[in-house]
Amino acid sequence: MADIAADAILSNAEMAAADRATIDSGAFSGPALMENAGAAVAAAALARFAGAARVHVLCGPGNNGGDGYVAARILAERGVVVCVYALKPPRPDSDAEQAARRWAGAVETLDALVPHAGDLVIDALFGAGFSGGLPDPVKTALVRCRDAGCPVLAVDLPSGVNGDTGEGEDAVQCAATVTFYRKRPGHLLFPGRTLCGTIETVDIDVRAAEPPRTWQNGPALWTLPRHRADTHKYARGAVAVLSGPRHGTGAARLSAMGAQRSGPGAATILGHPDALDIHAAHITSIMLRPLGDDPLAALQALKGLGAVVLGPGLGDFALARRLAPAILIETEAMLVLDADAITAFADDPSPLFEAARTGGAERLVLTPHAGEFARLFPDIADGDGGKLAKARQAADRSGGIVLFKGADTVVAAPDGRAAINANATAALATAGSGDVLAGIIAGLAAQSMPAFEAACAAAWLHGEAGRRAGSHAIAEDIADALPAVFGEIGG
Ligand SMILES: NC(=O)C1=CN([C@@H]2O[C@H](COP(=O)(O)OP(=O)(O)OC[C@H]3O[C@@H](n4cnc5c(N)ncnc54)[C@H](OP(=O)(O)O)[C@@H]3O)[C@@H](O)[C@H]2O)[C@@H](O)CC1
Ligand SMILES: [K+]
Repeated sequence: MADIAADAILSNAEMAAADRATIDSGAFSGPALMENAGAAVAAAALARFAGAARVHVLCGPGNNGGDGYVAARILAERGVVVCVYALKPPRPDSDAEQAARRWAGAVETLDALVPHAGDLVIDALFGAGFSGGLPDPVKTALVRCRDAGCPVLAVDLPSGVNGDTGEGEDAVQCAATVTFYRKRPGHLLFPGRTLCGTIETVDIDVRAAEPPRTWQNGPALWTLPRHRADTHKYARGAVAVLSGPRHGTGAARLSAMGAQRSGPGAATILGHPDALDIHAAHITSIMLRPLGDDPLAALQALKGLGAVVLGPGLGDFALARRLAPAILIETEAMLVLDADAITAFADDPSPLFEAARTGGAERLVLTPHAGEFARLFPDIADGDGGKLAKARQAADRSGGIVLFKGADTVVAAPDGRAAINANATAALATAGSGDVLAGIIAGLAAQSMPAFEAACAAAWLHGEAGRRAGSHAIAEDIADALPAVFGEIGG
């Protein structure tokens, strides 16, 4: 796992700790950091909204408001017409209070705000310290901004968006957001990601307090498998995919296609003979094997087996319940559990989770979408904390990697590492797309890529393949786009 600080994401609390560590180190004082932050906001306003007739700066009581007072002062010094409004005065003896004192102009209440279409609004009401719901005067002011149709530039986060979860039903759609040092999960999780508009992350000389444990997913986070020129197909690892019945074979084929295109030496579909007859009519380089009376023995007979996909189109819950723990305990293969094989454990997941712990670190990858997640982890799904926290809790409980699917897929490991994927397009929301993803994870894992990295890499490659395949792609197109994506990033 690469420790690439630039891709790190900090929670609100981690960001505050980094802020404190920077101040405690003596490198920068609180007011100096606030000056840097406010200057970055003023610079973004000048660069992106140079033609604004007036700039309305809305300031909250905390340090987010402090950044607003600094930006207001700097913009006014540059000759911009600036009006400042406050929800409440800044907290006494705070850095924000100092910043407010240096603003020489008037400060009006929020109800005096009357923005026009050619104006710019700088939203410095709440940032990393926000939780709960917006006060009514703020909601009214934000509705006025929306109705005026003028662009809004958010300081750190659109006010109302929770930096840890991305939740924020009353926030206004911003044209751009200037954040400092590192993104927060709320910049990448929906609806926060959309509400932010364009995100600019500015280095304001904050220093990391602790090593990161959350990242924005991307190639800097993992290393794709490479093979020596003199390798052979079994040394490149083999993937097995369990097939569904005769009238449900497509999902397994899509998984096998995704797996094959991710670089292992071989992919085999195992199933009942009548299902294999259907597969035989569709495929060429994927191998077919009957499952027989002893499915575990059939898997163990495969040379170089590195990963198994169990679940897409499977239809047989009893088989999933029997086979998944056995794969974890009695083979060394990685198990990618998707779709029906997740649902199969809804009533009693403990045999699966116990087997994941017995079978050794990170041998299980679970790939639930929201519905499957709620079946396997109902109490976590109903709890608070947002998608990132929920994926982490599920990984901790299951002993496996949890890839919580969606437009903002989160990958979490039992040791607390997590990545948020941000390159998915609507093209991925198509039948069979998840089957391809399960196959890519298995394809990478079969080549000895550790499970967390394999899941992260697969989510990102899948997103890129969807982008490349275009807005009207079907799942086969996503699989077909993979070799070009690998080619582009040198895999
Ligand atoms: N970290 C860094 O490196 C740097 C951070 N910087 C900046 O600091 C910002 C974080 O500042 P912050 O911690 O003061 O929090 P902020 O967002 O201003 O809000 C706190 C205030 O809001 C209030 N409040 C909260 N929820 C509420 C609700 N629902 N309804 C009503 N009120 C509510 C809360 O009230 P309380 O809970 O205390 O009663 C408190 O008064 C950060 O976003 C960035 O812009 C930069 O200056 C420099 C470097
Ligand atoms: K804000």
